[in-house]
Amino acid sequence: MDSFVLVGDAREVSTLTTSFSSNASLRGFLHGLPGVDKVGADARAAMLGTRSIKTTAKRQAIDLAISMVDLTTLEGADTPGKVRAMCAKAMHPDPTNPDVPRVAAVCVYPDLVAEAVQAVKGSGVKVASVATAFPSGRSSLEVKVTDTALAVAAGADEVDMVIDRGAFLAGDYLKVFEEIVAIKAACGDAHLKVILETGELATYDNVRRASWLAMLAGGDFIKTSTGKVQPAATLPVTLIMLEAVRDFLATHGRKVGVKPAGGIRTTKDAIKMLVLVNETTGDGWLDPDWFRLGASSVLNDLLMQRQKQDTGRYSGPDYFTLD
Ligand SMILES: O=C[C@H](O)COP(=O)(O)O
Repeated sequence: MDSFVLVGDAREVSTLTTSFSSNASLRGFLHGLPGVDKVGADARAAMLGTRSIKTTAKRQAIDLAISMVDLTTLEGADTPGKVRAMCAKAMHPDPTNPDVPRVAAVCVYPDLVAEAVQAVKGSGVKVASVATAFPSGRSSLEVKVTDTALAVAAGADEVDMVIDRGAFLAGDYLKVFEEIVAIKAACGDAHLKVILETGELATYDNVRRASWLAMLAGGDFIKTSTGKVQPAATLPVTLIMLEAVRDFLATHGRKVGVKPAGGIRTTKDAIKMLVLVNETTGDGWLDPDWFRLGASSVLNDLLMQRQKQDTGRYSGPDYFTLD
């Protein structure tokens, strides 16, 4: 079927219950979602990936992309000093130019949350913590809830949890659902981003099912990837997730954000994502409250391309060829 007439179909499935007492009923709901037209999704994402934007809109798009970045370091070798340096950059991406907007958030491992909270205090930059035995998600629910609660107690504004991909792929949807519900409860006021790790989900249908599962269980955001698995934030997968949040709002009346993460390296990559958002959900999602770019290095290229827009001088590679 054509995945771009999903809204009407999703309204039909929304008449099913959304409080699931058994794995069979949840499975029935998820497998009742319309199948993704893989060829159509790939073609549409590819087409939108070549879409031009006006020269006059480039600078605005770069600033919007900067304001949507979750500036991330998730390395075993992370130190308090590295996190402080990243936070300084998050608050003032270009210290010589106060016109450059701050990023949306920094994203760190739980043990570095307190350091980040202290570093960004009063700046408006949020602190996101990965949790739930990131990146594999292989641990007990008790450990995952404790991991989450400790991150929140340390001051995390946002929690990026991973789903149990093994349980999902084995068809144990209720286990994944109940785990998300429990982590959401442990978050308190912190926003919950649910990482699907789409590179391990095998099919686009599974990406759509996991998106709906995460939204039905209470996720505030759905996020593509940990950044540790390839492929990560591809355009087709992000498209499918954008369709899911669009249709979930239409059928369930709750708005959920989207965060592609992993492998977004250039300004061109970032702008393609913004075009995808504009053409799929409309500009209601073109806001850091509803769309984020999880990335460790794209900010550098956004700053270089911004400088090029402003001064015409920049000796680095010209990634920004959209026109
Ligand atoms: O959530 C963000 C990712 O971990 C960062 O991935 P990246 O290093 O490919 O930008």
